Amino acid sequence: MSSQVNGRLTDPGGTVKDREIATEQRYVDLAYARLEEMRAAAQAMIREGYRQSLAGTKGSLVDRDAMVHQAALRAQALDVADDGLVFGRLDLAPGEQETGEVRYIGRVGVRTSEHDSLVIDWRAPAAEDFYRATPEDPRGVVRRRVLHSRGHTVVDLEDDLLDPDAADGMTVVGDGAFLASLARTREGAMRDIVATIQREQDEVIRAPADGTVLVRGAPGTGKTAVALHRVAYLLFRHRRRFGSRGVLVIGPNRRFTAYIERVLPSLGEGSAALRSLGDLVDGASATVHDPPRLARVKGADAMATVLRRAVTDQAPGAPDELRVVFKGVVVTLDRARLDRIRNEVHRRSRGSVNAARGRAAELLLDALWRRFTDVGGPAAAESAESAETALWNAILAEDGLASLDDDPNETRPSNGDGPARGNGARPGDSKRAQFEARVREQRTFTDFLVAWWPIRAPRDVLRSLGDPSRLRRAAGRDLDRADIEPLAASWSGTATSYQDVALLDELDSLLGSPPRPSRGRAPADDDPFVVDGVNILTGEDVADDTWEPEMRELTTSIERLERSRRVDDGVTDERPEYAHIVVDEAQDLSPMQWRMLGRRGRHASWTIVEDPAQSAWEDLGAARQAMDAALGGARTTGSRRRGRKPAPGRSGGRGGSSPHKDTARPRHEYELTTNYRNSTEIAAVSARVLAKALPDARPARAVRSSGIDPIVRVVPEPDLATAARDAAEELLTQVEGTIGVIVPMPLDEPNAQATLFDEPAATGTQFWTEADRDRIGAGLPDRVQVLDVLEAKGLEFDAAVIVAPETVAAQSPRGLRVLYVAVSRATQHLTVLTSAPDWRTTLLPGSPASQ
Ligand SMILES: Nc1ncnc2c1ncn2[C@@H]1O[C@H](COP(=O)(O)OP(=O)(O)OP(=O)(O)O)[C@@H](O)[C@H]1O
Repeated sequence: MSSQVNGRLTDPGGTVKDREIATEQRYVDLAYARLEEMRAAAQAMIREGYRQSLAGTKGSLVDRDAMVHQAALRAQALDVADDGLVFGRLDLAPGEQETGEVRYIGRVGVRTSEHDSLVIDWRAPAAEDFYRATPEDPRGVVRRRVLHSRGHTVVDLEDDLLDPDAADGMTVVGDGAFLASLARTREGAMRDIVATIQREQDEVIRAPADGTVLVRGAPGTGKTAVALHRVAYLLFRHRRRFGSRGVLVIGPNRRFTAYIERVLPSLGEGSAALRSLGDLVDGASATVHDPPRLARVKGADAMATVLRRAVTDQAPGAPDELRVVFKGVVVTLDRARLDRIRNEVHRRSRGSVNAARGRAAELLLDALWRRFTDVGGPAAAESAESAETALWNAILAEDGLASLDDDPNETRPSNGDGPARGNGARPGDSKRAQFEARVREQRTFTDFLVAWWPIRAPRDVLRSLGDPSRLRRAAGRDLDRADIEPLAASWSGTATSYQDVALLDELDSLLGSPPRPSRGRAPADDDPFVVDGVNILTGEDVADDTWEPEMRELTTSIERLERSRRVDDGVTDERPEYAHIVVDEAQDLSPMQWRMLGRRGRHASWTIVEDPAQSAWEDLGAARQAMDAALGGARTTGSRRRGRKPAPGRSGGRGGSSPHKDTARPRHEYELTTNYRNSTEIAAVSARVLAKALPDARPARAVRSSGIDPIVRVVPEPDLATAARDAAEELLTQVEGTIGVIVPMPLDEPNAQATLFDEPAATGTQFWTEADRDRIGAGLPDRVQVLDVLEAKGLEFDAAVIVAPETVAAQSPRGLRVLYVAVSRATQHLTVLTSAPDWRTTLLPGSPASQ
């Protein structure tokens, strides 16, 4: 092991802090040297794995794969730890021992070659005290030290003296580096907070792995950061369980997932799936947000009933009549009969609609046979047959040949009850079996079946609801008549909204996969449902070896279309299920979105992160019920009150929660109370918006003053976009990091007002279009982002410009809460541009209404 010291030299005359930094640097160098050896060992193990594969036996290949996989994971984790490997030190009280233990905490665990601990992984139990110890409850810790590093170099230190009585000559240094770090420049991507996780946050991160952890907190309290660190913790402590079955992290939109995507890799965890609500369903990608009213209608759970009706309605383009000919007798099923059969198929097959095509074929054959017997078909067929036989016998007799034999199996038809299944004729129903066998073979029948009971893709069904009359049928009494036209219009276009994605998933679960071929199915030659090498019940290619490729061209075009559509639509037969699901910004999920998530976590444990005060969703009660259903009926089992003391009679102890004994799936609730994002000056403005939106809600406590006062400018309405651009340009000279210009939701349609507002808005009726947005941002550097209020969820910027708060507030019944989200995005500078002078006094009381 190398013991070379690379750190900065200590000036004997330097400050106490310099000397302390130099001491820590020596230790950090030691840890890096050992890390280097561990990385070399991991690389050697990867090479060894490949070497073993040369042995070539099956067993060795399996061993190699396992070895290479493990070694690669290890190497990856060690690589990630290279930046800021050691960030903490704990000095424990001496206790029984003569000298107190010293523990170093870091991104990964590092041991000497003799297995002595050099650095403890931050997720290990021995690191818990680093985050939990406080002066009131020091947990044996005398001094906690945070090391701030740049690369391998320690640049600063900060100490907390937790137990002064035990300090006994210990040096304590620090000048608020933690608070200073909160004011750091934001570069557009969230960073990990592993060195500065606070106690209340740590309790969430290390909360029990089972059931549900529900985290609430105001903007900037670290909910997202905490949820992501919890994923890293769960994967570290329960690797087998969560690593193999997977962890899903869900964010509100694509901008947000891009913003947080670096946090887990920086913690050495690249295995969690990170998706936005618009990208969760394979093959369906959201491009737009619905206006609030449409979003509310699409997201309500009544939509599940509407979609169920939609998939049981006749498919678009389905034929209205089935005609087959058997022994000269024409048998017809008209629209009314076909409708009854369709309803009966849906009634009997409670599972997937696509898989019911086989049953549809059975019931059609059954109905045809009944029609055949009703119209005297058997007798007519018999006489047609005997006339034909007589004709042939006459011809044969003329040639001196023997007459045709009667079919020895043929008997008179049974009473015709019950459908005949399969081709095997039983005595007593051979007439019927013969009828069915012949009809099945007819192209008119199979083509009808394919068109009448098509294998449908979710997107086709949704698009079909772009027809208002079809939507009206599906709606029954579950939709307001006034919503039919706007809904149909939204589905007749090509855009997919965030709410539509959940509807596509719902449809996918209703439609399901086509029927699967049975293992013992008849060879393709004998199967009447194999048409041109394709099983029309399954869509499966069942050509045998003798099948010539060019013969595929004979497959009906409908079949080819159906099969290709299923692939193009990209909806996979297998919906992935996860062992743990993290839902961020959960307050905005609609019931339909909860149903979509529930299907992916039927056996999962959950971390739910939310702030009801930021909710744009109106019917939180319905969303709660849908959430409970998705979580598998878990009920609240523990609770954490604001502040430090647990409520009397509640379990949970100090700052924590514990599961209720009665329920199978416990829920642990936590509340985060400190705002790490906003300066106190900005937090005061957001608190005023919160008071307007929810008079009873309490804002989080901001801890850092910037000395920079927020600005509210009153601007004539037509000049708002220009003023926004001017403000952004001004801020470019004041901050080094990101600037967010947050505008109202765009409305491109001239009549969008009608779909947007439940009631005429009192103020702020300005339309914001994509063109306005483009105008503000044109030519500005990338660190300026122009985005609408919904896109801004979860993000943060060094400076934010809020445009037209009056319009944001009026755009939906939850507009004030949406505005609350917008004004709590900035860390340093906040500029608000309004054309309504009273908003100036609302946001900055004491200031004149206009300037
Ligand atoms: N313990 C901490 N140490 C340093 N920074 C922290 C800490 N906790 C949170 N932060 C920082 O505070 C900011 C806000 O965190 P985060 O986005 O997780 O808050 P949030 O509660 O999810 O906010 P919102 O509700 O607005 O989405 C982030 O920059 C995060 O890195």
